[in-house]
Amino acid sequence: MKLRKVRASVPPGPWRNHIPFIGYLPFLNPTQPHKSLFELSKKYGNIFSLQLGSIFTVILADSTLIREAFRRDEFSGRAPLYVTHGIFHGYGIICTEGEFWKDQRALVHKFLRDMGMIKFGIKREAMQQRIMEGINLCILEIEKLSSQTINPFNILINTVGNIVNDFVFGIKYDWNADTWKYLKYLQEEGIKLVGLNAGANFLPILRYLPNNRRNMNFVLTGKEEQHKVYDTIVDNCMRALDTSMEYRDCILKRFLLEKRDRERRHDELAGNCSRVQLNHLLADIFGASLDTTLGTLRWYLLLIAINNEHQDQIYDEMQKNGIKETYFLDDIESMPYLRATIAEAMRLKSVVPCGIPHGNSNQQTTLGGYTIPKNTMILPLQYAVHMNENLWPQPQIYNPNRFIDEDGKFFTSSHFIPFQAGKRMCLGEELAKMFLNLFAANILLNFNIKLGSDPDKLDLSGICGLTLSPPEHFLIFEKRQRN
Ligand code: HEM
Repeated sequence: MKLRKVRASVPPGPWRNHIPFIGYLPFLNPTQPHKSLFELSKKYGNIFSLQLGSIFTVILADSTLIREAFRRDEFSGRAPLYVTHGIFHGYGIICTEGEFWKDQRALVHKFLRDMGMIKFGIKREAMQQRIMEGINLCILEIEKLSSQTINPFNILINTVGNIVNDFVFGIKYDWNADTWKYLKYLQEEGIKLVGLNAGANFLPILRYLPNNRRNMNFVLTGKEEQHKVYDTIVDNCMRALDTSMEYRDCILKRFLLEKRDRERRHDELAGNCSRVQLNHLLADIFGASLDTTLGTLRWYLLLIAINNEHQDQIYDEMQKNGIKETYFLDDIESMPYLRATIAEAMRLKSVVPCGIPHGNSNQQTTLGGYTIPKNTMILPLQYAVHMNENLWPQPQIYNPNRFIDEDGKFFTSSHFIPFQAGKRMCLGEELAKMFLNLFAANILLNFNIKLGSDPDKLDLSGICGLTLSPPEHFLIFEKRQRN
């Protein structure tokens, strides 16, 4: 009786199709769940609910609702997922909650801003320079293979990875270094296995199946191994600080200085800067930066190669502004078409099509006129927002002009939410934009990119793991003859 009463006030959904204990899980497309959820939103509206195994889930398919929810404190928690909670135990940043999360988020945000993650101003030059070091190397490596059909994955993961290594740990690896190869392997396998074990989040019984236990053990051992590598990096940085040796500005160094400062001041928050927290935080920032930025960049280069005609328009824009050796962020401000091609790639291929879920662990509340019970998982379905044909006519078509206003200026609408919105929105949004703008401008300044794969054999639905990545593909980078 009580359940029926609650059910009447929660958002509508396909409740008749639910199967006891497993709920709606078997009806979701396992390789493209965002598409199944999008279809449901057409029937049940912009806010609907499902039971996914043991987790009551509310799906938001509208940007206004997503913004409204995520602006509120009670929705700033994370979803009650076993796999992530079982791996991170409340440390790091992505899965933390409450006052601890607020403190760590504010710290990392300050570190990144002080290191140059800002929209305008002289301070951003330091960060820009670090990103450009990576891009210049990337261009040199591509140049060696220009006019050949190549899979650019290795060049991109190594360059993006090393820019991230630089601002997170203050180090860069030789591309063939064993430690770097091992860290990449742990990251890729970890992401794959967490994806494969996703079912265990919803169905407790799956946690006891031998395969899932093995995967989970691998992930946990992988985390320990990763932290061992980090221990050495952290020790080196501490030694440099103790002996006043030079150490590159990075999150790690700033965190250690903050920890010392809090301890010296007997600050009651000093305990938040523990060694175990530091390892988790470094892993979170590394993971959150690399996977999303690399995925977006790979989608961008693939889409711009398929829709090759837009490259001429970008190059015309560059010529109008004056061709330079290198384009910096100030130059890119006056390249609306280039920026529009990046935004359109992010709209068409959201790297997190289901969004990163939130949760309301503290209290029952209401949203959109419905009851949201305590411990609900809230999914901000980016795919539905970015594919809504009322907002984006012919949404499957790659059309950068959606992001150009009547005066020819670049603009984004409130329905464009690749970084989500509200209190918990992507902490590295500005940094990601710096990465993408600088990479795109300087690669397209140097090369005309063509598709090297057979377009009929490319499945552009993408591969859905923790993020949506493009299928394996090949590109041809033809060196531009400057005139
Ligand atoms: C194109 C690249 C990127 C995309 C599309 C992206 C997208 C997202 C999204 C959708 C979220 C979830 C926000 C929420 O829970 O409401 C998120 C969280 C986060 N992102 Fe990004 N991100 C990108 C790059 C970066 C970079 C470069 C950093 C580096 C600092 C970063 C750091 C984070 C962190 C730390 C969080 C967790 C925030 C929290 O839980 O408070 N991201 N990102």
